[in-house]
Amino acid sequence: MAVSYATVTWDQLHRDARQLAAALMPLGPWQGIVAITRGGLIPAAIIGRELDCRLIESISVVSYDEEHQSEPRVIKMPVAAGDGEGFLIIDDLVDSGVTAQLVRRLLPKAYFACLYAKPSGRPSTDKFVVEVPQETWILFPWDTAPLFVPPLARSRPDTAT
Ligand SMILES: O=P(O)(O)OC[C@H]1O[C@H](OP(=O)(O)OP(=O)(O)O)[C@H](O)[C@@H]1O
Ligand SMILES: Nc1nc2[nH]cnc2c(=O)[nH]1
Ligand SMILES: [Mg+2]
Repeated sequence: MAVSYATVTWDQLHRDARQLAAALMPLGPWQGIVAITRGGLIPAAIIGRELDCRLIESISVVSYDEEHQSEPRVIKMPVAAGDGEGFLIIDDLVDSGVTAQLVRRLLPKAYFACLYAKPSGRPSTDKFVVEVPQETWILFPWDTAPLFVPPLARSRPDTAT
C-alpha cells in the first residue's frame, strides 16, 4: 500500500507530456508510437501531436488491479510495430519496471519513454520527465474527481487536523 499520494492535474500532465515530446524530438524522426494501454494512451496522443506522428499502435498490458500488482498479462500485441525499430514506446509511468521490461522484450529495437519514474523502474526507461518516490502512488486526472470538503469549523473535532 502506498504511504502517500501525488495528484497530477490535466494541466500538469499536458506540460509533462510536452516536455517529454521536446526531449524526444531531436532523437527522431520516429516511424510510430506504441502506447501501453491504458495509461500510455493520453500521453501518446499528446506526444504524437507534438511530433507530428500519426501512426499510433498499442499494446494492452494488465499489471495492476487498483494498487495490487499481479503478473503482467499481454492481452493485445502491437503487430504494426514489428521488432520496434523506429518506434517509441510510451507509458504514463514505471513503478517496479516489470511492465516496461516485458514490453521491451517484445519490441527490442524500440525506445522507451514515460512521464513519471519511480526508482525501481528508472533503469528500465530510456527517458522520463519526473522522478517520484517509490512509496508514492500517483493519482492521474482520470483517477480523480473534485470533491466537496467541509470547512474546518464545521468538521467534527475528532476528524479535524
Ligand atoms: O512498472 P510497473 O510496476 O509494472 O507498473 C507500471 C504500469 O502499471 C500501470 O498500468 P496498469 O496495469 O495499472 O494498467 P492501466 O494502464 O490500464 O491503468 C501503469 O500505467 C504502467 O503501465
Ligand atoms: N495510477 C497509478 N498506477 C500505477 N501502477 C503502478 N504504480 C502506479 C501509480 O503510482 N499510480
Ligand atoms: Mg499501464
